[in-house]
Amino acid sequence: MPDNLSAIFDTILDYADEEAAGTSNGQASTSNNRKRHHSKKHQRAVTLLRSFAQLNEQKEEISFQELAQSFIDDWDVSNSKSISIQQLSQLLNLPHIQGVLWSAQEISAGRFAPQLPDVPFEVDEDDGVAVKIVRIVRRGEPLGATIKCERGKVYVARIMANGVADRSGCIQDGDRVLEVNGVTVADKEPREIVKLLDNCDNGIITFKLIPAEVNQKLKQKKSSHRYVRAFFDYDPWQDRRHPCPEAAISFRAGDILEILDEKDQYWWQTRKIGFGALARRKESHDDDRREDSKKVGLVPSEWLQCQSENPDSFDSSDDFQTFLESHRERFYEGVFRWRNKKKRLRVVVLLGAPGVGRNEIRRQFFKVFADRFTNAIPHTSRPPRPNETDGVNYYFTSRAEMERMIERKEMLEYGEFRDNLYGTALKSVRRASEKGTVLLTPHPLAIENIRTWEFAPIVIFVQPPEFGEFKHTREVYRAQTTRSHSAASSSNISQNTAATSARAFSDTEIRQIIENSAQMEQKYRGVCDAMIRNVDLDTTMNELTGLIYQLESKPTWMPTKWLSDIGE
Ligand SMILES: Nc1ncnc2c1ncn2[C@@H]1O[C@H](COP(=O)(O)OP(=O)(O)OP(=O)(O)O)[C@@H](O)[C@H]1O
Repeated sequence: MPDNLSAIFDTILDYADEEAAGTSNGQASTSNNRKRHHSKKHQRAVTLLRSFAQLNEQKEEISFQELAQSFIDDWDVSNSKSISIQQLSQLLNLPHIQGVLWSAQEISAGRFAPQLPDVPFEVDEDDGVAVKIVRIVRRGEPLGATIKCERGKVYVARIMANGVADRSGCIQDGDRVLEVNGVTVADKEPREIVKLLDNCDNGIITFKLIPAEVNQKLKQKKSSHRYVRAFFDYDPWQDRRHPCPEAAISFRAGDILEILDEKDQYWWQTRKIGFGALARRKESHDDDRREDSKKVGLVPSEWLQCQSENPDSFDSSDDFQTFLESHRERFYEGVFRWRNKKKRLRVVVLLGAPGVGRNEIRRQFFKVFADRFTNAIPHTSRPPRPNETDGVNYYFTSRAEMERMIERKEMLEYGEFRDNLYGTALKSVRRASEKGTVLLTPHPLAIENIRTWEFAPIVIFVQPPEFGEFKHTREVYRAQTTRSHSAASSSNISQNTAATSARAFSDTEIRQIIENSAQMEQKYRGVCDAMIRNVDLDTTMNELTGLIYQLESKPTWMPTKWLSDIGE
């Protein structure tokens, strides 16, 4: 890193130090009050950034871009008031600074491009045809381009965003390939050409190309950059429409995808960020997963998905456009990263197959964190029992009134049991939200009623453990609760206050729960923000508490359609 750049960082950080110590208005600071004012997170960021600024002292390889992203996230979460930190955050986000960070990382890792031999001076035999000779060095990375063969001629079909070919800036869609490493490609099969590309010496590929005529309109059309959440699973090897599965990526419902290029109506160039609301770019330090998160691949566009589902049912393209509008966000949902700066409470929703333990978890939360988590009191049309109080056990309401509420879509969910209506009203969720974090375990079909900015729900899918663990943990818990239940009974504690024994499960029931859970996960994974496996209750409680904390405080992916309501 050039000395003057590290000096700039150093100066900014010194200002940030002073601001953190409350001396930005020019007062002198003492080292003691500096220390006092420093948050741990801030100190860590400063230390790491200083180590970045002194690049020449680095022994091990560091991804500076990841580091910079983690500072930005940390500062966002801590909502730093420091102007220097805010400026630094903006600075680190600039594309050219990101470029410098990337280069610094490559250079510090000693990844220099090898010396390229001189480009040979050639005159093409085909008189009057302009050719270009392009040399590309790819170090273990795929070329990032696909080819197509048309009537014996070979063309560059697509350049993948951020791939080696794209970064070279020398090859473009539509270029006609004449030679690869001195071998003529005309009349060759695509797999023979792929072989030629693989057999390059020292990662250097030389192309002889006839440049495509540049379509100015296309060139001007900017590549998009946006994020979506997928609502379906995708395996390119099972997709017969895919022109080149090798140049694709697979994903599952609930994965966040970064769309880098959607100029092609059928295939989007996409990178996978990860699953759920907390998915983060290049988060992993595991090499394989890092590679995976870097790979750009072609996935079907929303248009292609819609068209494939209804291939013949449209007479005109206008009809199809109308259909497309009505199916918008059916396959992909636009998302953005939202920072909960105002620390607003979000409704927590536990989804899961019956028997997996959602209600037990909810009971435990109300018991252990009684001052934080609240329940939305349900409505019923049945008359109160002697020990029941209106507004405590239920809101006792007439059947006619409940029917009106259903009709006016004021219910989150409802059902009928022994000729009486039961259900949870949206206004009860609103009322409960004033007291704390509402924890709900609704039927999955009710999710769409609550998936709005007003409730900004955190949806967590509760998975069962595998068969053996399910059986063991449930038996242990049942034995425990049975013991405390009989102890309470024999010491004359009323049956109402005594713990009730947990239920027993047969092997068939356990298998059924595991199977139902897999089916339900498949169907609703797309709307889930996170997953948790309910093995033993203590671990589940600990993990879930941590997960909810993260989902409330860290930046999370939210539907862009909520943006208009946010107004923050
Ligand atoms: N982690 C766990 N370890 C041991 N037992 C558990 C655990 N989670 C739940 N249980 C027990 O499993 C049984 C079923 O749990 P629970 O009633 O909460 O399931 P549910 O998912 O709410 O299903 P349903 O909708 O059928 O009530 C209960 O007896 C509960 O005590």
